Amino acid sequence: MALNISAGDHVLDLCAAPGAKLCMILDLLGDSGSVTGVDVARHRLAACRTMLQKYSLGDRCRLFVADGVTFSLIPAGSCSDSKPCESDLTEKVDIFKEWTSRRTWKERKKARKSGPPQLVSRSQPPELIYYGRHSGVVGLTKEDLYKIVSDREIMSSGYNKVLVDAECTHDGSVKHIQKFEHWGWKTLQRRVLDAERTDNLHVLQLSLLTNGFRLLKVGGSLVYSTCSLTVAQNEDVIEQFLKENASAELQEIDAARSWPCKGGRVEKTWRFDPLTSQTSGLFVAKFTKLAI
Ligand SMILES: C[S@@+](CC[C@H](N)C(=O)[O-])C[C@H]1O[C@@H](n2cnc3c(N)ncnc32)[C@H](O)[C@@H]1O
Repeated sequence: MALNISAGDHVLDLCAAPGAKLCMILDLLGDSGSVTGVDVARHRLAACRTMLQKYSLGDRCRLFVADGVTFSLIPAGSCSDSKPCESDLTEKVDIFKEWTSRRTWKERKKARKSGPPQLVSRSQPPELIYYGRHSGVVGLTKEDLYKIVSDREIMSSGYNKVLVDAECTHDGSVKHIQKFEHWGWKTLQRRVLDAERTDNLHVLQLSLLTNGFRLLKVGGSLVYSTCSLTVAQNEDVIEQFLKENASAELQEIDAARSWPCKGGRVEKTWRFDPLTSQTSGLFVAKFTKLAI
């Protein structure tokens, strides 16, 4: 809702898995535009793919296992010279055809059981694990799809909307805490409170926000959100980001006027908490990219 999705938007969801918001965006988008979902955790993004297929929502979506800090691909087909012309299509044999799963469900289930969940490294190229028929991928060559464009070109060919629903400590997520009944309370330390992980989270959050903003076209909107209540992962991150990015401007979230939430420490940012909103804790900020 904060992103104000409109018909024809090309949307980037930089921390997409397991995909609740991605599915909602696809639903709002209807039969135009596209959604690119990126996540560093293969097993979580695979769950997102399953959901897209189960609910037949993935027609305009493509999913990449990749590090959102370095992901650099613009919407498929939006670069002026990246779409092959008709005569090219007949000659090229390595074009993407309609997506089919190369592995059976049984094989994928076996692979899931075979080892601990893997995260991709920053230097690994993005791995396309799903694309829908109208995602812009069908008909492209690998070269077209993986073409890296300059920051200048991104200004006009980047995404209209970007969501950075960043990795965080989840301390605001009451529902998440309840999951420890199932996971075992002994795992709370490792999953939520591990100092090594939490100490560096704000660096990751700022890097994800910075890269998401880089991939936004001029005039587009980016929403940064977390399910943490800490200032360090919310207001501090966006203040640092604004200091480093002169073309970023905080935007009003019109819908927030009717939301049961309260303003954050920084004007135009919003906080939800169990007392005020009777929801889990959540922080939302919206930026636009100025042409400077
Ligand atoms: C709060 S969850 C996203 C929830 C998702 N937006 C939804 O609505 O279902 C944060 C996600 O960020 C992913 N993540 C962590 N580090 C990342 C990175 N460097 N690049 C991309 N994704 C990352 C995690 O794997 C996790 O799935």
